[in-house]
Amino acid sequence: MKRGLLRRPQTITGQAPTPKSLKPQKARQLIRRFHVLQKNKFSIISKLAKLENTEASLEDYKSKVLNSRTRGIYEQAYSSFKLAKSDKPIRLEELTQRDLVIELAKIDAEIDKRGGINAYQSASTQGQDSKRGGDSSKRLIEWLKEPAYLDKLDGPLNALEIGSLSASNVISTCGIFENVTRIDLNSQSPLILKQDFMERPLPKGDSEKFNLVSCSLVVNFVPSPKERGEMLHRITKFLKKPKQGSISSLFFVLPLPCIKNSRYFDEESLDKIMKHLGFERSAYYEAKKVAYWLYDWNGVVQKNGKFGKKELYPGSSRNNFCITLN
Ligand SMILES: C[S@@+](CC[C@H](N)C(=O)[O-])C[C@H]1O[C@@H](n2cnc3c(N)ncnc32)[C@H](O)[C@@H]1O
Repeated sequence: MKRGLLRRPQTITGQAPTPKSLKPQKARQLIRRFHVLQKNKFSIISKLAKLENTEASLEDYKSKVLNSRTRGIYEQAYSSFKLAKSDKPIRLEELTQRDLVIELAKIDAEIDKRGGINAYQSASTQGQDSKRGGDSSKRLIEWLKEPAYLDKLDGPLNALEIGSLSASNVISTCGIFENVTRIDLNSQSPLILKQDFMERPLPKGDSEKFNLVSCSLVVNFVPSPKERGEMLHRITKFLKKPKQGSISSLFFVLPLPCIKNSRYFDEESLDKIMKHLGFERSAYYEAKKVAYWLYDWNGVVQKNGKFGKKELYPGSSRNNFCITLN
């Protein structure tokens, strides 16, 4: 392999082949870079959509934000993009429409050259490898086996795993859940449904809802604070009404810097949002890089709450992670 992150020969599609194995540090670097690219891509699409007086999503942006004049500029910048040896910072301020289109094309080209979402998922799966202490659902099952939960696990229970990378994670193999529905934006197995959770049809009744929703390292992948809040709110619509002797819970995981090193967000901000949505924290664990929560849902989503983006901790070394809710 050439030097630099995933600098591999290209395939006929122009995408780098998915790496089979990455050193842990390379995998983490790749995951981080994907998050940066994804976040900036979303900001640029929003800016371009405003300029074009339209709305656009990650699915339809090319037909919405590119016009007959800028499409050629996009294609030219896309095809001439070359992966640099070190990651280039992405600048978004004071860019003209033309510059924004060029930045968007460069981001799209970089994502493709690095192997697209397959490479991102492959790096995340390797992060899950048990030899590296991965599979966050192990923590969930440890909690569910504690006395407080044990007598609530009778009866057929089902679970929804949002952002599923493997059908053989402990959540699927522990035997607690008779049925596990696994979904992902980009399914890597016939046992995982390719589906955007935000587009998943709402349950028609309790029988289409779940005793447990697992949302591990997914919300940080969602590009904007508003959509992250919407995802958390939407999860409540998929949980069974809580009743005695059974569970209605959310297993939630975020990278630790989201609550420990953000300018706009911390553990308390998350607690406030979760309480508003009816989630009561029943377990919490902080590992070196990741934070895990188990929430029980009380079935009541409060009305009229507003949780915006406010600077809590100034400082240039902090990240911009935030979740908002209206
Ligand atoms: C970092 S991986 C985490 C995977 C795994 N849950 C874990 O804990 O290691 C994030 C996954 O979430 C998926 N994802 C992000 N947004 C999603 C959405 N709206 N609907 C379904 N899957 C989503 C991505 O495709 C990606 O595979």
